[in-house]
Amino acid sequence: MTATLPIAVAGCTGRMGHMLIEAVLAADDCRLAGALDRPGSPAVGHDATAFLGQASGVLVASDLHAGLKDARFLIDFTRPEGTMAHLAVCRELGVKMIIGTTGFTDEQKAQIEAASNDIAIMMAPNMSVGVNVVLRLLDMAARALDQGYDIEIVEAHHRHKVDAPSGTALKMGEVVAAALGRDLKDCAVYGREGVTGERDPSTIGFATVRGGDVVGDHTVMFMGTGERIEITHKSSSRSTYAQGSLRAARFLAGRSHGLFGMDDVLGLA
Ligand SMILES: NC(=O)C1=CN([C@@H]2O[C@H](COP(=O)(O)OP(=O)(O)OC[C@H]3O[C@@H](n4cnc5c(N)ncnc54)[C@H](OP(=O)(O)O)[C@@H]3O)[C@@H](O)[C@H]2O)C=CC1
Ligand SMILES: O=C(O)C1=N[C@H](C(=O)O)C[C@H](O)C1
Repeated sequence: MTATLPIAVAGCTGRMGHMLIEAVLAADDCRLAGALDRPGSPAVGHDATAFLGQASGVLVASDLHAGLKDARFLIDFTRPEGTMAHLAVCRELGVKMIIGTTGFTDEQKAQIEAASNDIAIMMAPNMSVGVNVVLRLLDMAARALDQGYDIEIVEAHHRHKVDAPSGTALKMGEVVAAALGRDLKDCAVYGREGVTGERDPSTIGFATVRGGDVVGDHTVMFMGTGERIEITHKSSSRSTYAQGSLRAARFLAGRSHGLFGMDDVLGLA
């Protein structure tokens, strides 16, 4: 029989935090073992499942050591500064991390990689199966369409999203750039305005749309002469991210350290 996974959820009052708590409660092989929120949050000290009208006995904590004492996994969908604070304590306590937060600097990513020498970490800007399959399709498409096609990435998200372009759009850009032997840092164009001049064919353009309750739409366009290929993924529920996070926890259960991606979890690597 498989052991039950004791999972803590960071950002437990957020959009993903609520979705993750529901997913953990519904999974036979998982147990809610902690819930973290920021100091000063009105939720601190209250039952983490009060928003569902039920009691779990797990109280929302802002003290990271207290909130993680019963956990072996932390699922973190917060903000980069929150994730970095959680990372330090998880490393100290030997708690494995599933990181869904987006918007990290290169320096923060390097710190996460360094911590993975001591603890197992899965980090991905998108935990959905569909997006990770799309990343493979993009690699294939970019290699086949390496001459004569202009590449643009368009993403749309809800009005509350704070980072742009989305982590997923950036990952798509990285995959396409790598397939073409380019470095995204050298060829990305983030928005255009005024007299821009003609398009440089070596660039990969990004466009960001924000509004309403869009869960997450991403389209990569390969625009040639006489034809256009568009590869699109649309999320209609955050549950796909939560389920991907639980798959990642199961994957990390047997690993003591190392930095993994969703392609490792899904066997696509
Ligand atoms: N990898 C993936 O599959 C996905 C990634 N995401 C990413 O997850 C992150 C969260 O998204 P979402 O749930 O929509 O955001 P929300 O704003 O709804 O939730 C964020 C949560 O984190 C808390 N938080 C904010 N700052 C800190 C901090 N410094 N320390 C600790 N906790 C903090 C918030 O608390 P408070 O409300 O008090 O500010 C809130 O509980 C984003 O980066 C988003 O891009 C989202 C969906 C899928
Ligand atoms: O903030 C969101 O909502 C999402 N963020 C992730 C990203 O930045 O790519 C994943 C998903 O698109 C939803």
